[in-house]
Amino acid sequence: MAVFTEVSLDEARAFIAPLDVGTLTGLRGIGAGIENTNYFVTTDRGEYVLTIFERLTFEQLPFYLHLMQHLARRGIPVPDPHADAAGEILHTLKGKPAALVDKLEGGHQLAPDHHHCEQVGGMLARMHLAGQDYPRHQPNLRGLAWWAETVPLVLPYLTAAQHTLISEELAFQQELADSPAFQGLPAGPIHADLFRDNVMFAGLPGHERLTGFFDFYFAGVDSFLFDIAVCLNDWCIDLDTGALIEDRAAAFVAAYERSRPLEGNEVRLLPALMRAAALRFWTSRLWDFHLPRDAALLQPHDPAHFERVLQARIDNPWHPPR
Ligand SMILES: Nc1ncnc2c1ncn2[C@@H]1O[C@H](COP(=O)(O)OP(=O)(O)O)[C@@H](O)[C@H]1O
Ligand SMILES: N[C@@H](CCOP(=O)(O)O)C(=O)O
Repeated sequence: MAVFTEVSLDEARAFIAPLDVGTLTGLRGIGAGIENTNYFVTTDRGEYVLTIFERLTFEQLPFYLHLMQHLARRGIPVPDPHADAAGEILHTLKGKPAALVDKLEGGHQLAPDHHHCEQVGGMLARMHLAGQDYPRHQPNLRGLAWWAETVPLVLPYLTAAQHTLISEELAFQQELADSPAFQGLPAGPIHADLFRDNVMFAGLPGHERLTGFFDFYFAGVDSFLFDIAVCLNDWCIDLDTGALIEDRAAAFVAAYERSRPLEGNEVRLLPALMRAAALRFWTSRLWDFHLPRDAALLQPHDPAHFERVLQARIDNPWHPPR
């Protein structure tokens, strides 16, 4: 269970007191998640999620929390952060930054079909459009600069073949990033980590409806195409092999394009961005696996999965049907 910072009932009670969410009736540590400490908080008025940020700083967090507030106000289903009487949504608990957000209804859809992929694709486009007038700016902190810093740290743990694959891919992405086509990609605030476990669905089997996107703590300003690529690499693949399930990917992109049609360069660069997205998560998983931070009980994700995904994207580039 990834509870890095233990919170007592008394500490939770004192924390929620200024937030006007009622009286505490329950507190439960959340096992999933690898970045932050999360607790479900129950009061006589409802259910909330308390997050204590273990990595992000007081300077970085306003970008994420105000983005969630901005999107929620525009009708995108994301957890809305609770403010104190002064309107502040970033709080402090045990000396660390913390927030209280609404708990989304439902659960994860870990075995998605067309129906789920279409809903995620459609909502992703609506989220990109809704974020376009968000005034704050923060780059994607897990973007190219971070990959270039982190790949050398994990190289000592890799086989010769892995060393070659990751180094060549990093060089390919650095060259791509210098190209005018890449630099002209439409950009704005993106989620950047919209995996199956960061989306909720509710409803009867076969009729589930999307109830929200959450975990915006890797969000940043980057190309919309990178966000699409991250999703395709998770929602539309066979998890055993990393192979793309093309009809599911086509359904995802078609639903996205009903709200925001892709530009020519986006269609052309999608295969390269799907490689970039695989590289990003292979690198972070290697980093978490070989250079772990303290946690009460942390289970790092399997890095080999994204090595397979990267290899599959290189071997079989995919363009959405036109
Ligand atoms: N707003 C929310 N509504 C409902 N469940 C949530 C919410 N935020 C987090 N959770 C639950 O907590 C788990 C861990 O949260 P996550 O944000 O993925 O953690 P981490 O930031 O540590 O990776 C999620 O898988 C989900 O089950
Ligand atoms: N989605 C990433 C891990 C990020 O952790 P999260 O629990 O905050 O989504 C991966 O699968 O490597």
